[in-house]
Amino acid sequence: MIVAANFKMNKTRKEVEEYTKVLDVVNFGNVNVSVFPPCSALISKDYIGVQNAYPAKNGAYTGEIGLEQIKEFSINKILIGHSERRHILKESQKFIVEKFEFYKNEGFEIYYCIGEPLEVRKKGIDEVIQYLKAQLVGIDLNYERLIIAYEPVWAIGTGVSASNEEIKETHKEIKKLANRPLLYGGSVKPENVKDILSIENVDGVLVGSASLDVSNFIKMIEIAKEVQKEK
Ligand SMILES: O=C[C@H](O)COP(=O)(O)O
Repeated sequence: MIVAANFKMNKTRKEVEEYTKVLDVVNFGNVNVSVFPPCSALISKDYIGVQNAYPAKNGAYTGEIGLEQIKEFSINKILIGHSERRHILKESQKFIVEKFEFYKNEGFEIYYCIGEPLEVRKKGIDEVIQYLKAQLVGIDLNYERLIIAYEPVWAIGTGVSASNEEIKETHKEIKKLANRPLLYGGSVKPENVKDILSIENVDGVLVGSASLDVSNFIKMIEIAKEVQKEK
């Protein structure tokens, strides 16, 4: 079971340090925990990853960080393909694949995000799967350190997660495309995490807003520990 926190563009270095101080005394048990702070607040810890990075060791890429900056913190996990980078920052599938290949070749654990917008969801599951398939083009689905996160765009940050039925049906189809650990993301919170984690083919959650409060995040880890025992 995986429980991951994506802070997005939230928290200062001081706040991340305070957060991890609290998190460090928690027994994660059999839960695999990851935390993705902004790049200005990276720290050297096993569970810390980067939200984004340029596919190069270093170079003339203004505003970016690359392998050299990440390695300074001994970090070896990365989020790639998040919908906010696809839609707001206009990252193409081609560029996403470049990042994937580069960090795969460096042996990183890759949290690879896919998810459809509302207009696609409204057309039904077949359209959703076609859309998600296109987001997997060029990705080595046999990479052993690949974790996929299904995050419907319309459920991200809205407070309304996909229904349990929608998650169940979509995860079943994604698993047919890629037999990798599969997380759900989109308005996950302590109140709904037990139900979501209990769904077949859900191997964990990627949490945004509700992870910003460390006590909420710890609650979700504790719930995941319980669900893991029952599953
Ligand atoms: O990476 C996390 C997702 O975008 C989910 O964000 P959210 O939990 O705020 O909906």
